[in-house]
Amino acid sequence: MSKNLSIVNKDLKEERDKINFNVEEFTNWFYGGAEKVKEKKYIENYFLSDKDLNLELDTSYLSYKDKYEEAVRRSIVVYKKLYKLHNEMGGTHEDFVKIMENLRFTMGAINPEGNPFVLHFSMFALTIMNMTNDEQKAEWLPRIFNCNILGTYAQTELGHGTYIQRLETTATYDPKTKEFTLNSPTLTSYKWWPGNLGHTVDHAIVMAQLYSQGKCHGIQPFIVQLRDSETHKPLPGIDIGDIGNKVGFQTVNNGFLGFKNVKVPYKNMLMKNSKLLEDGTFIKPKNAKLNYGTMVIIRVHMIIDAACRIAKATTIALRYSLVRRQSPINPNEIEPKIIEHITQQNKIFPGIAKAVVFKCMADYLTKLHLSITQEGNTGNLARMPELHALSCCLKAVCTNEDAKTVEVCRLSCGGHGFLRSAGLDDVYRNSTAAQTYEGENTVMLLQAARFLIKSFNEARNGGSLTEGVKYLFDFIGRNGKREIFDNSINGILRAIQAAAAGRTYIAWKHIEDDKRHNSIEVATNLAGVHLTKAAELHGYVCLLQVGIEEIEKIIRNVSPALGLVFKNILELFAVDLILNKIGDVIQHVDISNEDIEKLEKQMETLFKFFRTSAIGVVDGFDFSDPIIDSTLGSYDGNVYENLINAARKSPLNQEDVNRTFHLYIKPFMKSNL
Ligand SMILES: CCCCCCCCCC/C=C\CCCC(=O)SCCNC(=O)CCNC(=O)[C@H](O)C(C)(C)COP(=O)(O)OP(=O)(O)OC[C@H]1O[C@@H](n2cnc3c(N)ncnc32)[C@H](O)[C@@H]1OP(=O)(O)O
Ligand SMILES: Cc1cc2nc3c(=O)[nH]c(=O)nc-3n(C[C@H](O)[C@H](O)[C@H](O)COP(=O)(O)OP(=O)(O)OC[C@H]3O[C@@H](n4cnc5c(N)ncnc54)[C@H](O)[C@@H]3O)c2cc1C
Repeated sequence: MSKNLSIVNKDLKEERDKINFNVEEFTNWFYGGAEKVKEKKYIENYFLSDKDLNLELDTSYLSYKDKYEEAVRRSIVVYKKLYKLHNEMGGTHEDFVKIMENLRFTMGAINPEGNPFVLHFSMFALTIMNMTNDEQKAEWLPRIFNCNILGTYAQTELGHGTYIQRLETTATYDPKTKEFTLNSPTLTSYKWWPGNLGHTVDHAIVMAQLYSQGKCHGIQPFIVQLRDSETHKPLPGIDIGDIGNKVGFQTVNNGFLGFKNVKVPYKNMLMKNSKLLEDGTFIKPKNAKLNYGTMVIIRVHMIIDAACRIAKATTIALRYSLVRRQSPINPNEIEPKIIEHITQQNKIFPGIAKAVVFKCMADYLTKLHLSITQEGNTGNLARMPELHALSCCLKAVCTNEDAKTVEVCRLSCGGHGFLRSAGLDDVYRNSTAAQTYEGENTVMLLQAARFLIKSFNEARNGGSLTEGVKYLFDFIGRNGKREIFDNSINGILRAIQAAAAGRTYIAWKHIEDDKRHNSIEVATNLAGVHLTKAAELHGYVCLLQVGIEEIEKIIRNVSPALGLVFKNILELFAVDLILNKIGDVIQHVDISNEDIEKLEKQMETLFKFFRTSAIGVVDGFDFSDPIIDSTLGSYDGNVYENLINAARKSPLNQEDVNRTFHLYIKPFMKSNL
């Protein structure tokens, strides 16, 4: 994708002239190699250059219904092309994955308020791929990949989203007819929230309580047809619709769904994990949580999504800060680029570092997920709890940081950041949605804390610990003494580890003390605030630890100039982290006021070094103009021209005088009240 061909703003050009490393080399790292970058650019261009998409139309001005209809139309243009490209590339599964990975960015530009088919290609397809037996795969996968059927993942209900054990939808098996009957016995049992459900898809994976031989066997997944394949009318017994306007995700078509005696054939219960024999005998899976597998995959994917949203927001904020001039620092000088105000650097530079470290974490977690899944396929489920805890913890920490960072980027753009055309509002809406979907973040942190407390008990009893929590041994080994701070990257890591272990200990002690008067569950609830803090700190430990390991490897493999930039980024991330968590650190680490002042000074030095590299790094994220879709963040930096051009496109500006003048304003003005 070519950069914008207009003349680049001279302030921005001057910045780019000073970049002292190879931006392309950084881009190659970010996307996993030069070949992948080439593919990404090709795929972006292949889709975005299509005139049928009509990307000139600013959909933000459309009505709710028109937005949805346009999103469906555009998506179909894309998916038709996807299949054409897939065939041209060779038609393998790997080709499909390549295109889908690159569509992540492209779809955001095409449907900024969400994709009405996203669940089909993610949670629906993944559930069928991972939770079915061979016959079911053979029956459903071709229909899914040919889009002969379209589906979603319907789990959450009006009354229950977090506590899925208490979902109320029932699936009652009758061995005589070899059918399940699905019912929504109460209003609160209505499915509520599933993406694409309202009016788009005709099938869903439905999570329902299985009843057989008079007993409830817990929640199980079923494939259910919801709408007629010709008319798209809801099938008998199905009450379905859209849940209405939301904070964001306006074109995702989140829906509601109720069942009244809906018949589903025996073969539609997903049978890879739990099994139901035809006579109604239920066979338990090796681990009941295997049915939660799709959520784990998506949580792992959400880390790279968070990294990319931060990368996009910081690209906009930084480019704007390099062309916007405001408020002389010395009264007699010209107004500087706003980036010269050190508080502006403090708003943006740590965010850029987070995007890089989160990307390292996403790569690490993807590999870990693959290896633990492969072990699972051979029947070894030992590491499932570790993966669950880690994916919950990082999903929460990364999406919380993501929403915070995107909002800081918006604020860093002053008033113009509040314009839709600045491009930060959809990023923010998507970030904040991610804090809730796929597990509300407090709940995710509490799941991670459960693992930490178990590990802490294990460590106290001299048991063995998984690699990521071995730092609990160090805490126990210090026997109440505080960790001594040293101002190196590893010293910062040890300090955050000490804070995480210390907070885990406080939570553990809180539970132990309360257990004397309360049940373990009540005691755990009372320790909830400490538990979430411990889990959050553990998430930062993981990020810094993986960041250090991955960036050390990167530095060994890139040019010295880029290596220095990575070193700078890692230090920025680490020093920003410890300064933000200083309250927790002081509680558990022997750190002096002088040490803290030194860290603050170090941050200023890091800013100074990063000042010249920052633009190269955000350019290296390589968001083309149609993808960044921002008046403030375009490659050419011509923000004022972009702003006025965007304003002129407002529907209100298409006529000199709006009809409300004659209808209301003029009569009002003439009425003398
Ligand atoms: C390939 C392309 C991908 C592209 C990606 C595109 C992204 C798509 C974006 C689409 C946009 C939006 C989609 C949104 C979809 C949704 O939101 S779907 C609905 C998601 N819902 C949730 O996340 C619900 C959250 N709740 C839960 O997960 C569970 O209820 C919870 C884990 C909180 C508790 O489960 P319980 O069954 O009640 O468990 P407990 O009794 O508390 O026991 C906990 C023990 O269970 C272990 N556990 C739990 N889960 C797992 C797991 N998955 N794996 C392994 N182990 C698990 C846990 O460790 C505890 O063990 P212990 O008892 O401590 O030993
Ligand atoms: C944009 C969006 C898209 C979605 N897409 C889908 C989809 O495609 N399919 C689908 O099935 N679902 C979907 N969901 C639903 C989503 O997964 C749930 O909303 C989410 O899991 C939270 O559940 P809840 O709404 O029941 O929140 P609740 O659990 O009711 O949370 C409310 C409050 O209670 C607190 N709380 C709840 N339980 C605990 C606890 N154990 N300890 C401490 N605090 C607790 C929470 O922290 C929160 O503050 C989507 C949601 C959104 C916002």
